[in-house]
Amino acid sequence: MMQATDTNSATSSSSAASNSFHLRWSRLTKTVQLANENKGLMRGSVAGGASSANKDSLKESTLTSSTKIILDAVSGSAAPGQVLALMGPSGSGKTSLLNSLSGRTVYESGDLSINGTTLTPQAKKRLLTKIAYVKQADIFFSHLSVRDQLTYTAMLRLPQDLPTAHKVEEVEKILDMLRLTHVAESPIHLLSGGEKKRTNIGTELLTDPSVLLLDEPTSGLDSTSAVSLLQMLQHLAKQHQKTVITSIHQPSSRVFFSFDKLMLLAQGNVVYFGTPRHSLEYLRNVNLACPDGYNAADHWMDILVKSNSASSSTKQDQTNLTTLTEQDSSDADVEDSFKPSNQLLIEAWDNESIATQVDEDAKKHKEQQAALQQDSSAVHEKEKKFSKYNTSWTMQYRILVHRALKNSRSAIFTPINLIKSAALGIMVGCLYFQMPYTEASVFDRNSFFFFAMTYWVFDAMFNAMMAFPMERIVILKERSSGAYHLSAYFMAKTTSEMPMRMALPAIYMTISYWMAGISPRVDLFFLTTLISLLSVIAGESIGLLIGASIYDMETAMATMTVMSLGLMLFGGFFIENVPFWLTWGKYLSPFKYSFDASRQLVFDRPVPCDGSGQLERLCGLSGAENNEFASSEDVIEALGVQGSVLFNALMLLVIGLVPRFIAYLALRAKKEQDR
Ligand SMILES: Nc1ncnc2c1ncn2[C@@H]1O[C@H](COP(=O)(O)OP(=O)(O)OP(=O)(O)O)[C@@H](O)[C@H]1O
Repeated sequence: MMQATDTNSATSSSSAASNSFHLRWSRLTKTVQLANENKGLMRGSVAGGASSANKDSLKESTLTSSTKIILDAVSGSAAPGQVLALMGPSGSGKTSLLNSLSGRTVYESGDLSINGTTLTPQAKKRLLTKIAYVKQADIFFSHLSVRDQLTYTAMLRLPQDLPTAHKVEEVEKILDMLRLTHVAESPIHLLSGGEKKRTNIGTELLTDPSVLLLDEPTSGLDSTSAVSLLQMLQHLAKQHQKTVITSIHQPSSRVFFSFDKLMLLAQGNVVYFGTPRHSLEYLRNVNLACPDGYNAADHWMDILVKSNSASSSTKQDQTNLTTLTEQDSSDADVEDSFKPSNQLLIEAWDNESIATQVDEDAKKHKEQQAALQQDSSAVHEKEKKFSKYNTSWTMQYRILVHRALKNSRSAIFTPINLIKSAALGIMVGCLYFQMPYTEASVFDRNSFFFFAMTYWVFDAMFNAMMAFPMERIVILKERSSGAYHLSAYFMAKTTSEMPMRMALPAIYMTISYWMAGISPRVDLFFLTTLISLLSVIAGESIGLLIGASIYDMETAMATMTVMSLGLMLFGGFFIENVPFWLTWGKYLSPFKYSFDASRQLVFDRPVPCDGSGQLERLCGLSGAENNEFASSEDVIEALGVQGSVLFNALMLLVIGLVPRFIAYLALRAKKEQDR
């Protein structure tokens, strides 16, 4: 009755030597825990008028979570040189199956093997670079051009000893093959949906994967583009012996029959696995024949999405199916006749015999592989020398610095950021315009730096926290395919963005410092600007930590607000009498260090008393008959400044590094998310 999985022994035996991967999976099962829906408002409003029995059941339902099976013992295989299409209604488990096959997500039970060898976590790590996965969402640094995106990928993921000219040639080939040459210089965010999708596919193809998994690559494409994309995939499979698995929604009849294999899913279960042509025979066997002239794919979808509620129009189908599946059971299962057609198709499919066959094929394949490998000590040597990465740490660092420079130039050095810095500088410059260096303006000078330093810490904190989640997604995706070391990325990000990040406070300080007449000393200008840069690095580091460890934007935002305001209050701003058991808090505050460092710098000489009474304790009441000057040490002490410039600058550096390192650890611990 069913189409058997075939072990193409010719392909199999050559696959050890070549890079062909025969993927097999048997009884793959994946479940998710769903939080109970009856929460919050519903619980309160219903419980108010409920009977005690109802209350009990309600209590039970609110306290338990349910388990949903999203893949139910799914078995099948995909051979090199073939395109396997996954079809099924929305929510049937196509993406979940692709996620599991990609090795990037866990499943509870079942076996996944490549060329007969079951994938252990160790082997998975090793083979991930050979399994490319094009997800539904396009994940890029969208400010980069298509050519940049492909070139950086080629540089990072093609073997380091390949000449650069060869890598560039590969990029050109991909651009040409995917018809992207005319948009090669366009930033990705300006591309059409189809062009983005092709860029995504190109990025994966560049690494010459053995298995290419694609999640609905044709969604959002017009039918001509969809057909040409699928033809390209078929060409890839046939000409380069790639194993291609793609999910697809509703292909045209021509496309449907062009697939080598078809796997149909319904509610996480397989309902058919075999050739498209044989699927029609199968449907005829179960009395659900596709009407003449009707698109077979549409027909399959029609019967798979049918549910009880829609069953009135499908009575005939159900009766037919019931006749087939329950032929001998007479009237024992009357209720089956009310089952939806997809349920009956699930039951009609002999899942276990496919699973057994897949296991047997895998075993045979493994034996063949073992025989081949016995003769080939070179293979073992190659295995031993295997590294997950194709490039060295330093090479990755250099390429990532280059990419981050290009990306941050467009992301940080935007006209709006430049205008914002200049406008703030002018505004502050006007307000504090040409302050005299006397007793009267000591507190204004103090507040000038309070504003400057707190602003740059806040700005960096929130900018990093908001911008990083997008970057985090790209990094996790690239890392999941073994593109680079996380440490290389972090070092590259920190060093490359520094000049860009420095430029903005430098613009602000240049304008406001000279307009406000802070000091005629140029070295002081550079030193205070340097402190503002260190503040930016410290703030960015805290923002990165929140962005890397909290995935939910709302929670991240709330945490950041509490944290930033807390650090500010702990820093001793606005409150003089901090309880003794909370005084340690000030040592965590980047606000305090940047403010203290800049005030140490700026009150560099005695402050002339002018009778204004601002420094009453140091100058005397009227000033005239008292001191002429207040020494800079006294002023600094009166303002409550603590620590030397060097100490405060070093502490800013520590805050710039420690949370960044924790963010690195947090990111290391995270895996690319399913959804
Ligand atoms: N992490 C998860 N938590 C809760 N439910 C999940 C999770 N992952 C998948 N599901 C559920 O599992 C089912 C299968 O989802 P999946 O994305 O695999 O379907 P699909 O066939 O790819 O759908 P579509 O064609 O709409 O993309 C859906 O009902 C989905 O809501």
